[in-house]
Amino acid sequence: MATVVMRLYRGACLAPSFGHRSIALRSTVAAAKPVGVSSVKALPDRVKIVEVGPRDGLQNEKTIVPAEVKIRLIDMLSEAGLPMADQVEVMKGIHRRPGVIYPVLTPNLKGFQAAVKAGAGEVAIFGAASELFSKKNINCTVEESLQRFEEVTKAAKEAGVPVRGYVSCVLGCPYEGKVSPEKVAQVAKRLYTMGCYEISLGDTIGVGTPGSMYEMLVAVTQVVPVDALAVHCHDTYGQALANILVALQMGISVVDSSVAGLGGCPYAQGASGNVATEDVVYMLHGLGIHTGVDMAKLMDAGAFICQALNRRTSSKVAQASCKL
Ligand SMILES: CC(C)(COP(=O)([O-])OP(=O)([O-])OC[C@H]1O[C@@H](n2cnc3c(N)ncnc32)[C@H](O)[C@@H]1OP(=O)([O-])[O-])[C@@H](O)C(=O)NCCC(=O)NCCSC(=O)C[C@@](C)(O)CC(=O)[O-]
Repeated sequence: MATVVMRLYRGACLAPSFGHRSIALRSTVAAAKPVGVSSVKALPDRVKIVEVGPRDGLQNEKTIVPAEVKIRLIDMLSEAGLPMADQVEVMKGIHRRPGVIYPVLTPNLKGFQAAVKAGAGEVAIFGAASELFSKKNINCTVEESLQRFEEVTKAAKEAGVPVRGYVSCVLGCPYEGKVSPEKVAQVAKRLYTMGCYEISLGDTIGVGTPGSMYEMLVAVTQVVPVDALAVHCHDTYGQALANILVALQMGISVVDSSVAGLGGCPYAQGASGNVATEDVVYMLHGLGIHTGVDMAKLMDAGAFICQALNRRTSSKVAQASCKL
């Protein structure tokens, strides 16, 4: 049931041919000497990256992206080793790879039933820690949304479908401004208690800093086990990688990101895209952290979608490899 939007910076460096990108990437990665995990305290040795490009990423795109392009993108990303966040309408076209999960966003029971009918093996419910955002995004109060999600999680449990939960605006709201860590913790706890196996904490407008990320995670980890948490950072203020690093240092080992930094939110004007998957993978591999992602294939997927959209990538790593 996800609607889809994207906001990217137009301009210069469109990706060169896939072959050049891969060669440039290899020299870039080779030049960056990994720092072993052992020399940086409290980092996980393995991180799961949840790719949200096909859903959040294409969400802000004014041009309607043809289904075959979406399907090709999802196939390229899953070939690169990335688990996916996905859309109902392309579920039937993709080549499902063993071990790759393709969850669908479902705001209510009707969305859940449609997702299951389309073959979704996993769904995601999306709430917020801000009343006004909840109203704009899903047209109900936070409490009403949680009651709807109870219906979804109950039906999902009966159908044996795993549910991922999102909390939006965890570090700030476009309508309310500051959001208290305690409110985030309350919503996250409710989602966890009703049966979500994982809660993704979204800095929807990318206003967080390492300090506010730390403060929020201190509150949330008191009520939800850290291994059931993920972070979902937008990069509006250029803080996403720093915020992710803080989350990793606090024991979180699941990170949402979007190929080429595609993304945004239709109900959060001015928010830029999600942190680019390429940049997250570059940082993690540089730290010696295992992701299971094939960087060259990921770069090819980023180049493919940027060319299809005639847009410039927001990934710093992809931009840098263009210049080489
Ligand atoms: C939640 C609703 C549907 C409520 O919308 P509503 O208008 O309050 O719904 P309603 O219950 O009053 O029903 C109105 C009509 O919609 C139908 N309807 C009702 N539900 C569905 C459904 N699931 N699928 C298809 N149709 C549906 C329903 O059947 C009815 O049809 P009618 O009887 O008039 O013909 C709407 O507000 C909505 O679609 N919201 C989703 C908006 C969205 O996709 N936002 C972006 C998601 S990304 C995000 O939130 C952030 C995230 C996850 O990326 C993380 C982060 O960065 O923070």
